[in-house]
Amino acid sequence: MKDKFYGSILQSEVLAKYILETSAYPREHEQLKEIRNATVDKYKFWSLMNVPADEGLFISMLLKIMNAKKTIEVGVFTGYSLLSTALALPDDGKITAIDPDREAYEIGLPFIEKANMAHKIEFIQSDALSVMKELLSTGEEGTFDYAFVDADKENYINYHKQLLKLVKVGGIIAYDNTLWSGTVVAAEEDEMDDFLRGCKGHIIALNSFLASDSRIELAQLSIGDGLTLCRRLI
Ligand SMILES: C[S@@+](CC[C@H](N)C(=O)[O-])C[C@H]1O[C@@H](n2cnc3c(N)ncnc32)[C@H](O)[C@@H]1O
Repeated sequence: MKDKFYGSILQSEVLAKYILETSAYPREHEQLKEIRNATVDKYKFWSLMNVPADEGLFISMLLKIMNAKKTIEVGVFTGYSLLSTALALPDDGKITAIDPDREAYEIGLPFIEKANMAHKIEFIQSDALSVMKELLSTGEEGTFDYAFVDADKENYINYHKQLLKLVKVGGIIAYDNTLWSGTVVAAEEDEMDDFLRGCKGHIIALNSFLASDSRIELAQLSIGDGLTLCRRLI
């Protein structure tokens, strides 16, 4: 697995490195760098789960353009996309961050605190679907500006159904990993690593589902591992 290049949909490793080293790393916030390094130290290969620095910068800019204030994050891990989001929100901004695994979040939390961003985050250690249902039952319908989904791929379509109610009309739902290391078009499953083969079908199903969903405007970006933006229309 180590010889292969994951975390970017670009099939040219040198080009992906060029983007990171030329424009993303020089602009990466100090505490995002610290989260990235701490994640590599702790999780080695699986540090690829952090969104890459160029995607983090894109998310931050998108949120500022949108004037987003209230967001929901599904799949926190060590908090790279979470801190990218927090840094882009105004001081009274709020993120509902959901992940059943608190141990990974604890790795990133000291850096989130050092960046003075912890007050914007409510971390909920739970399964996202139950939290979404709870939020809807407490009247949070149409109150979120933005949702970022980077979690269990088999539930993305279930999350979509709930998030279309939680996110306001005109708001954005972003799904990460929608090109799944390019495997969405790979025929040779035998040569694929297990973790890729396992979720390939879910990602393909999600992409087809979103493409035919008339309730959203859609843009699939080939940044990171593929990022799909859905803007709620109705
Ligand atoms: C790819 S990582 C998230 C990476 C993170 N967005 C970042 O940039 O650092 C996926 C995360 O989804 C979480 N996850 C898995 N099942 C979940 C569920 N049912 N609800 C919420 N999060 C879940 C995992 O615990 C893991 O931390």
